[in-house]
Amino acid sequence: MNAAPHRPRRPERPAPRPAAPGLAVRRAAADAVDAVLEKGRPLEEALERLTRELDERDRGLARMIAATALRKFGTLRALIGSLLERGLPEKAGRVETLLVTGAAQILFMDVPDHAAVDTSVALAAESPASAGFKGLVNAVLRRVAREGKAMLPDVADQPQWMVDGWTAAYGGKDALAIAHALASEAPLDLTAKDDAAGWAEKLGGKLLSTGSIRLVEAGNVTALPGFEEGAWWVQDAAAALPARLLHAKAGETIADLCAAPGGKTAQLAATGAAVTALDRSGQRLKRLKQNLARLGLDAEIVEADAAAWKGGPFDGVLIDAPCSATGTIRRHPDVAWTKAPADIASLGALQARILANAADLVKPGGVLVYSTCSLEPEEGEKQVEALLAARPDFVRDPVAPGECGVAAEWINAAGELRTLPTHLPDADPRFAGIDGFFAARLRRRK
Ligand SMILES: C[S@@+](CC[C@H](N)C(=O)[O-])C[C@H]1O[C@@H](n2cnc3c(N)ncnc32)[C@H](O)[C@@H]1O
Repeated sequence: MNAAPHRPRRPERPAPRPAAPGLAVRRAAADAVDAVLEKGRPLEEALERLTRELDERDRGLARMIAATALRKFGTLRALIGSLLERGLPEKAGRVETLLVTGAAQILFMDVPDHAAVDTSVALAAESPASAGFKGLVNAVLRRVAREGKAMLPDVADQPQWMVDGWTAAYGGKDALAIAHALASEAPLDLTAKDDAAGWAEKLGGKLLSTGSIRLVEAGNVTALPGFEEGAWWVQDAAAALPARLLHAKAGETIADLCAAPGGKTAQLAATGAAVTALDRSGQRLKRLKQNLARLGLDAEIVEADAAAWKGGPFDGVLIDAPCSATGTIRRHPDVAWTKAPADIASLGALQARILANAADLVKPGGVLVYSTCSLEPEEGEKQVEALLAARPDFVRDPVAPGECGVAAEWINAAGELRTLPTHLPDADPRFAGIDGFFAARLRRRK
């Protein structure tokens, strides 16, 4: 029998080092932040793509890290700048993102500091551009962990051009307060189909003056009582006001011109009015249909351009116009970084075209509500001024304090609704605030 030929043994490779626990979650969060900041992608869309392989708990953690980093981005970037005497070289790759996401976890989230530091260092090591900065990432984040929130600078978290716009519209003091309020996490608001007081009690929530139900730390929304049976839907308390201002009722015809995904359509349909829900996006109308089906509500659905569509005339028309959405930055912190001044101008032009067409759809004596979830007067007050100047057959129908639970301070001198994220204060900050919304109610002369 031949002996097996002798082969020299291969030198043993060191076993690969196990990946730091939680690395994939942090990688997804940092990638999502980069997608927002560098490619202008919406955060939800980026997270959807980047967290597909993660389990539900890790998906939630990745979302929380990315959203916190973006919500506190101005403060965190200023903090990191102050800790780096010479700044970061252009070719440092994603080191700034790793420092911001790492510091967000250390300062604003309930995760162990060492996990935030170790995973940030491991992520730096992953790419040649940032590998040389591992030591710096480690040193900066350890210092952040040691010194804590005391070292945070008092600056706005949003881009300067936005803060300048709010300063011009609301004054410097209020602009900074708005910027700070937008950097806080928003509570969860619900609109009940009926019996809001009963549902507030069942859900352990707070019934607001406007009729919305407010919850904090509600967890998985779809697991809450009443979701399956379609008793309520998620809608910020300010977002629920424009539809309420129409005071729609059974026997009336209402057109909801920018309707998807249908929060306001649901409110209008729940009054018993005959509702036409129109939107340009077929994809978003699919979601509207699903939402109405869950709620057991009905509307005629039209896919069309609200700036050109002909129909009606209607007793009431609601325009919840496409806008920069700067009033919703608490809920969508990416908006601060994906919008630019040019967007305000182009959205303003679209809003003017939609308003001009919508005015023709209102019956004489009928009502037109124009709303946006924007803090920019160019998308609110100025649009209405321009329409009224062009259409003497329309007049403002002012909102009265107390109407629909609206506080006097939410109404401007012209009688229009102008909510700010600093409104609706609460001793418990988790319950405070409201989205920034604008709504004007106009009436067509008979
Ligand atoms: C602020 S969202 C509407 C939110 C909705 N009203 C709600 O409460 O759930 C604006 C909507 O306007 C739609 N939109 C944008 N341009 C449009 C146009 N020219 N005609 C009709 N809809 C348009 C978008 O597809 C988007 O669904």
